[in-house]
Amino acid sequence: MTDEFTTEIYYDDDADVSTLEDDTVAVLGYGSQGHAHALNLDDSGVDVVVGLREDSSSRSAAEADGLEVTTPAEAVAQATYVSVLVPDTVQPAVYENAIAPNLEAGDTLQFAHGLNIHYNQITPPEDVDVTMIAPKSPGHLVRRNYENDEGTPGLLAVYQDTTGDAHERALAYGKAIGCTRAGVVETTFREETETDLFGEQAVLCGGIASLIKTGYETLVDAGYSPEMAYFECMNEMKLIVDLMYEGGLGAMWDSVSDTAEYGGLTRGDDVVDEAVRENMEEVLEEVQNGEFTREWVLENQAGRPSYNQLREAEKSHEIEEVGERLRELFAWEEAEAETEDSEEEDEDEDEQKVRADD
Ligand SMILES: NC(=O)C1=CN([C@@H]2O[C@H](COP(=O)(O)OP(=O)(O)OC[C@H]3O[C@@H](n4cnc5c(N)ncnc54)[C@H](OP(=O)(O)O)[C@@H]3O)[C@@H](O)[C@H]2O)C=CC1
Ligand SMILES: CC[C@](O)(C(C)=O)C(=O)O
Ligand SMILES: [Mg+2]
Ligand SMILES: [Mg+2]
Repeated sequence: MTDEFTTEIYYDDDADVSTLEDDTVAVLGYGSQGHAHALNLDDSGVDVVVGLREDSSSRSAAEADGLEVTTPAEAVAQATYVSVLVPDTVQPAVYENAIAPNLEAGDTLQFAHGLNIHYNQITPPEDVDVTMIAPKSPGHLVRRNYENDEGTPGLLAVYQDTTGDAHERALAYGKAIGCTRAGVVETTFREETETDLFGEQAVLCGGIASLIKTGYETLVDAGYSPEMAYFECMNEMKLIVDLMYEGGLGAMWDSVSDTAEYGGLTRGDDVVDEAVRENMEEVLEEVQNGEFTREWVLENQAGRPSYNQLREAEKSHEIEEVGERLRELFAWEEAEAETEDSEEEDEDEDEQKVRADD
């Protein structure tokens, strides 16, 4: 265990958004990350143009948000800084068709995840900077945090620095989207890509979803009601994870009962046992040796047959149907929304009153 962090962490004082004052940033894609980066950059005073295909379903949203929208090729041609925020699977084609023909020497190619660079799906020319600012969060929170004057932790990596300014420019980008408010950790494309893929597969998305479903199924198969199983294995998960997020595992253990703490400490490792560790090691190996990425590229080339089938199976799992019905009955969610509505109405009334008084 190290008692000192070996990585550099950068904050607002280490970055200067004005580094990008002569740049136009092309944000390609207006999905989860794209909308957040584009709006945060725009609010930070950076010149932004959004690149979307002609028939894009996101076009109206970006235009309604007051942003300039053009095609990806045109956006790259206008820009000096290109932020690639279309899905990983379409990035190689967008790169070939829209980015590469319009990149100029000295431009920056910016990613939020290193997959296509690390696994050689995109090979940029030597005369551009290639950097990464990867928020460690879903895009919608990157935007929400920014609007609430809060930050989103992020990672910074420089793959190629031809201008000599790649690092400084990436930091400026990180500041403009709100990441340096929380802290930006220095890493490499390899480390970001492999840890991100492992994390989402084994723990954050795949691992947790399987843990929840298996817990739910174990209770229901033993004759307990689906409602009880849902509350116990899915709903309360958020409340427990919130405690971990705020204060680590310690905050969670402190907050739960001694009975839960003893039961968890004695039984947790029986559930996630050495066999699970070995499975995790296998998942990591497939990430490291490129097997997962090869499989994912081929799956896309074949029109995503397994992906579509697995998605449907996940959607039709009983826990989803039970959860949907139960969430509709969550009286406190409605009550919260009603309180917010009535607060807004009160504010509107107060505002109108002030205007009338004027
Ligand atoms: N989702 C997340 O929170 C995170 C994502 N990342 C990374 O960020 C990057 C973007 O991911 P994410 O935000 O999830 O992406 P999304 O799936 O949300 O991107 C959708 C956007 O891309 C556009 N798009 C899709 N296909 C094309 C195409 N062929 N040509 C042009 N535009 C296209 C869509 O427009 P249209 O309406 O035309 O389909 C839409 O605007 C990835 O590298 C991902 O790994 C990193 C951290 C977290
Ligand atoms: C955890 C999933 C993620 O890596 C993310 C939101 O960080 C992603 O690829 O969406
Ligand atoms: Mg991630
Ligand atoms: Mg990811």
